[in-house]
Amino acid sequence: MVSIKLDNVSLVYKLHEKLTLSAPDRRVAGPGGRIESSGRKQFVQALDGVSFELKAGDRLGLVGPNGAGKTTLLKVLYGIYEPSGGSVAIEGKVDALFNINIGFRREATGRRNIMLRGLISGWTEAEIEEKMEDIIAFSELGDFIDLPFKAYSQGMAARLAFSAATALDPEILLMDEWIGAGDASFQDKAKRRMDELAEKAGIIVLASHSEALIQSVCTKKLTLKGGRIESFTAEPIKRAGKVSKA
Ligand SMILES: Nc1ncnc2c1ncn2[C@@H]1O[C@H](COP(=O)(O)OP(=O)(O)OP(=O)(O)O)[C@@H](O)[C@H]1O
Repeated sequence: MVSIKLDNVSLVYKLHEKLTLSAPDRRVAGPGGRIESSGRKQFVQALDGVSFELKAGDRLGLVGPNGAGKTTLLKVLYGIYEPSGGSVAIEGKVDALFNINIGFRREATGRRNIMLRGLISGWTEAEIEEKMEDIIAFSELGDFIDLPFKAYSQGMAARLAFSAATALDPEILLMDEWIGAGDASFQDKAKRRMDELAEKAGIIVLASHSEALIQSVCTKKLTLKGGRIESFTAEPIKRAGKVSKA
């Protein structure tokens, strides 16, 4: 059964050189986590006491101001960072679309990049080959699929990344603000696919500054501020542009 459970998770970034922008006593509160120091080292407390649970079919919108900890939380869920404290328990195969350019080789064609990405996500060559034509068709990249990735626009890169990541049936899909790069027709298509994915009892976590996007894609909302949970709407939020049952 697909699930995510975080219990009192904290994440501290360690910086080895002291920041020189301002002396600690003159530092003013701004966006982001807490800056702390010890000797020559400085730390940013990016997540602090974060606990929540998600189950199959949940679509969580992750919101909060710049530096609130949204991307850090996605990276903890993806396993890029070990939490500094607390525990993370995840059941299910996770795929992520944070920065659409990450994980793509600039010199390789779109087709080759689909293969490489699939292999990194743990799929076999045969499994990827089987899905290849569907992925290409969904992306609508046409002949561009055989051109190097560096020749793609941002929106084309988003199409490739989204098509590849979702065609391989991830059970848990983590996403950042990538969707804005796709044009309106692709965004509609992408939303429909996310609905299908959630209906297959997957989990989606989408970090965004767009309230409209969160409203149309998500069923729950977690608001972070300074690395802490400000609110967690555990009851389904009202979805605008509803495509299917939550
Ligand atoms: N590699 C890093 N090293 C040190 N501090 C970092 C690093 N990455 C992020 N931070 C700090 O962690 C805090 C949370 O950053 P994060 O990128 O998770 O925020 P966010 O909510 O995604 O912000 P935004 O909306 O601006 O993308 C911020 O205070 C940021 O300065």
